[in-house]
Amino acid sequence: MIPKLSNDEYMKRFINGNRKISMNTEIIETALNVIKDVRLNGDKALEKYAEKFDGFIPEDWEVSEEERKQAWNNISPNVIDSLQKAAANIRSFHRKQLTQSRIMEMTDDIISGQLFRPIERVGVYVPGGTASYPSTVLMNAIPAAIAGVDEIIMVTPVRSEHGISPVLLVAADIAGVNKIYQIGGIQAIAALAYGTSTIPKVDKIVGPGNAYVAAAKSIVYGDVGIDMIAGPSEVAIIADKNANPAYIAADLLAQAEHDQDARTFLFSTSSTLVDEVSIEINKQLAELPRKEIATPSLLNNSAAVVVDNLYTAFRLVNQLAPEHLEIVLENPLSWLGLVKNAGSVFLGENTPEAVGDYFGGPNHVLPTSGNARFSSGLSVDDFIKKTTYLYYSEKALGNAAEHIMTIANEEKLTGHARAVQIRMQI
Ligand SMILES: NC(=O)c1ccc[n+]([C@@H]2O[C@H](COP(=O)([O-])OP(=O)(O)OC[C@H]3O[C@@H](n4cnc5c(N)ncnc54)[C@H](O)[C@@H]3O)[C@@H](O)[C@H]2O)c1
Ligand SMILES: N[C@H](CO)Cc1c[nH]c[nH+]1
Ligand SMILES: [Zn+2]
Repeated sequence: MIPKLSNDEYMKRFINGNRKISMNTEIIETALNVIKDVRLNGDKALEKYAEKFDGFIPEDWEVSEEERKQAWNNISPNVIDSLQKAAANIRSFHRKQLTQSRIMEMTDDIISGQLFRPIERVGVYVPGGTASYPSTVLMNAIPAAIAGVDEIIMVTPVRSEHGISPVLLVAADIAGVNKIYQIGGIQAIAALAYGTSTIPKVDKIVGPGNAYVAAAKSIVYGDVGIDMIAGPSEVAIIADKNANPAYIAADLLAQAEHDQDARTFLFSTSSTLVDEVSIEINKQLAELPRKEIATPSLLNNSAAVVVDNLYTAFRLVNQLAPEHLEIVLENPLSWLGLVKNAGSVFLGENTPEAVGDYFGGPNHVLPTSGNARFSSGLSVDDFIKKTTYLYYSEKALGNAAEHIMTIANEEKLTGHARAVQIRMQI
């Protein structure tokens, strides 16, 4: 089931081709029009597009306190318990990312440093078109809360009077979300970026979404901050002949069920393992309720590559820069040093990616489409601004004046030179 490709075929299809996140011109045009309309017509436009794209206009955009409270009675205590345990792990992992403002230099004449301040208001997009993701609420809002963001605003689409699923509302409470609005897609991103009468404008928008959401985020970027442009999910697995084919098949299928464009890769030194994994995939696929999503994903966007040795496997993975990498080898930690480009790494046969998706602590909002070559997964840092500061005494300025004026004059910015000279009376 998983296409077995040669090294060259794999390179041609997945590395040398255009890997840019696919937002076709039609999607970008739709996004531009909707954003323009929301900027001009605010809530009226929100109604129009909620009706058009989701087939439902809620009575109130904001979820009431009462509804949020009631949600706790509408889900099972087991679910609450699991969410709280997951949240505790995510909190503990992210708390350790917090860093303090710092002083770089402190003498009688010069003081310099960096002031760390949380972003004041953040919008969290929680996807809701095809599935509901309480885990994504935790992954986005917990780091924001730890960073000290004053106000966390969550948006997610609704399609009926049943409103937002109670499990999302409870996850939002656990994670520290302040306000929740029942709106999704391009219109939600526009509302967060520019504000409407009911939805407050935020300073940064984070969270994954489909191609419409990704297009909208890329358009509003600059007027508002964004975390990243997320493409379809990906997993790459490096395994040798000792790996359990049933586990590998299950992990590939887990990622393939996300969406028809999800990409899954297996790199192995064992051709036998690759064949066994394919047999297992067919077996397990038959039992998978979401096979209509996983099948096209596996057929069109997956590859199994048999490599001569594990070093080649790591080289290919580093070129791919996958969102997730599973290292299913003995002593997996000893191979970690070979990883250059990957969003998040899962070590050993008992750490399927699902542990990280839900529970382990690291974030599951990660760079896709090769972006792990230059960017990282969501973290507390995404919610913190770092302002530099500098103090010079008269003596310090005197010592530096000549150099500053020399460079300013080289740039023909004589005003800059004068700003120093006037203080020196040179
Ligand atoms: N990277 C992660 O951490 C992560 C986590 C969860 C989900 N995901 C991914 O996020 C994506 C979620 O996508 P989704 O569709 O389920 O939810 P979504 O909320 O991103 O998108 C649904 C919205 O898209 C808009 N839309 C749909 N068709 C449209 C059209 N023709 N024109 C204009 N707007 C339209 C609608 O407003 C709808 O509410 C999936 O690809 C999933 O794999 C990623
Ligand atoms: N694997 C997804 C990120 O690519 C995150 C997720 C949410 N729920 C399950 N999985
Ligand atoms: Zn997942």
